[in-house]
Amino acid sequence: MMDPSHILFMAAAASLCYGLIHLLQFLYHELTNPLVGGPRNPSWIFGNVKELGSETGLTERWQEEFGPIYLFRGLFSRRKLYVADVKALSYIVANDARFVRVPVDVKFKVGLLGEGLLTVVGDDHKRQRRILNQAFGGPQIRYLTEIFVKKAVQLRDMWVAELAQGNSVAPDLTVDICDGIGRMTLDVIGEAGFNHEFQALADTGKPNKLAELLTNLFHSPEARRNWMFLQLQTLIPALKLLPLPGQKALATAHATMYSIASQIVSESKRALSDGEKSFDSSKRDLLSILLKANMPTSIPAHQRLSDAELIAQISTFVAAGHETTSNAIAWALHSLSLHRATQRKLREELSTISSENPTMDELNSLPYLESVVREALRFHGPVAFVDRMATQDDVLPLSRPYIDKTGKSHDTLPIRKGQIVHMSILALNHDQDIWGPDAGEFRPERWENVPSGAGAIPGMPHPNLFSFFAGQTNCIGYRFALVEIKALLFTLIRAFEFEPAVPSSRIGRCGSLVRTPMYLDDLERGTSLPMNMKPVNKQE
Ligand code: HEM
Repeated sequence: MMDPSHILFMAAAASLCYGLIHLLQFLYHELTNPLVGGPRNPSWIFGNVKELGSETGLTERWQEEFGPIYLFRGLFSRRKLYVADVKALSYIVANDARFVRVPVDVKFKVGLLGEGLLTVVGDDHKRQRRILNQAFGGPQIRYLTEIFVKKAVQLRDMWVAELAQGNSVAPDLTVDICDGIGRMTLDVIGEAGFNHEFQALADTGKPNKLAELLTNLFHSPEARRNWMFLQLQTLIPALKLLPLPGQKALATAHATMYSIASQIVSESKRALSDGEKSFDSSKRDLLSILLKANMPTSIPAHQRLSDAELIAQISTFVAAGHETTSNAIAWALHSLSLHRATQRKLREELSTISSENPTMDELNSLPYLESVVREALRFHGPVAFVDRMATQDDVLPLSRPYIDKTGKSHDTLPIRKGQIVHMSILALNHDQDIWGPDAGEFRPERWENVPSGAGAIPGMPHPNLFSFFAGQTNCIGYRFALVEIKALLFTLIRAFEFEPAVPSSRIGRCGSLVRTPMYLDDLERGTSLPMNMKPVNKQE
């Protein structure tokens, strides 16, 4: 039998060799890295992550300094390749089997959402996407428009009632619009997504369990710190033994979403198996369509979604479809409040529809509304970036050459297996070489004559809009989001005149993945966008 001290010695030697190999690999990659630029690494553990979460417009400023391709650091100083070059981005999107979701991010999201469309990869992703596509098609969205409009009217009426309680001489109302809009989009995703009444708008003023939980997780003053610790724990599972901040918020969010979702799925399945008695066959919410598409009579057994996968889609819809859309709407209203002539022009167009309850086709028939929505999505890019990891050594083609450390110019950039690429949606949306010198201005009219360079952007649903990403993992909910945003702008802009309540220099895009409006001089407040509103018919 082997001496235990011998075994220990061999284990220690093996760990040392393993560590040494990684250190040598790290040093080799550092020394042979051809890229020159990139920000300073302020912390070996946190890399540039802390400053990225708290400084608005940082990656854009780095891009001005280092160009559209540079390296920065993730957790544990992991090298991330920032890419905002249109040719490189098109290549990555077109080769999505070679550029996959980053495993550590996937693991982290699975802990919150389960194995839904946002977290599965490879064949499972293809299988889930094939079934889910049936729920997100045009005919369903046409039907769901009724819900978007109904909820928009409920929010409008709530603000009208608040105005009526105010002073009739100066009938202005200052509202933090993020709260109402967030409640509206949560109600929409509940009813349109899975026929569930969250009652978030009806309970305005009262805390809403799920809304509060999502706020704690994503937008509370502690959220940024918590997310960083949670990611560290995903990278080093042994850290889960320590009571680091954020664990409790994540566990509560997961448990709450799971219990709501599993109840909804089992009720809907029961109704479906009871036949016509209790299952309304005209039901068109996303889950009902999904359940019908997933029935044994509709699909071969090996392609069906398991119960766990069905439950995971519900938290996925909430996570992917609530914050993104509410921020897109809040930012659109922010820009409209700063551009009063644009707001008036939009209102004029909206008033050409006589009904208060427009259909999807009516909303889609309004060209200026279309331009305003596209411009808001371009200008604010509610999802700021998408990360992917190279599964093999590769060579990225570039539209603009880069100069290496020795001063040589290159049209392509070799990258190694395992390299994380950070695709900046926001930077591409603001690229002056593509959009012209006024790329940094909110100007919906640009969509009447899109610059030819924008045609090279791999976007959805228009080739030139990267905000919903592109390729096989593009946003499945883009139709849903576009019509929901239009329905809310239609209803609110017809009813209210919006003016900024604080100087625009105090409001900035903060957060990491989904950039939300916050006071730059008071980040502790979390997501916040105060706005002065007055009824349109009382305009001077
Ligand atoms: C303005 C609103 C929205 C924006 C800007 C947006 C943006 C995006 C982006 C950039 C992605 C790619 C993420 C990645 O792969 O890492 C994505 C994926 C996704 N989005 Fe959206 N989204 C929006 C609204 C919605 C809505 C309303 C829903 C659902 C009701 C939704 C559901 C999803 C899902 C399920 C995925 C994963 C798709 C897949 O992997 O096949 N999104 N979205």
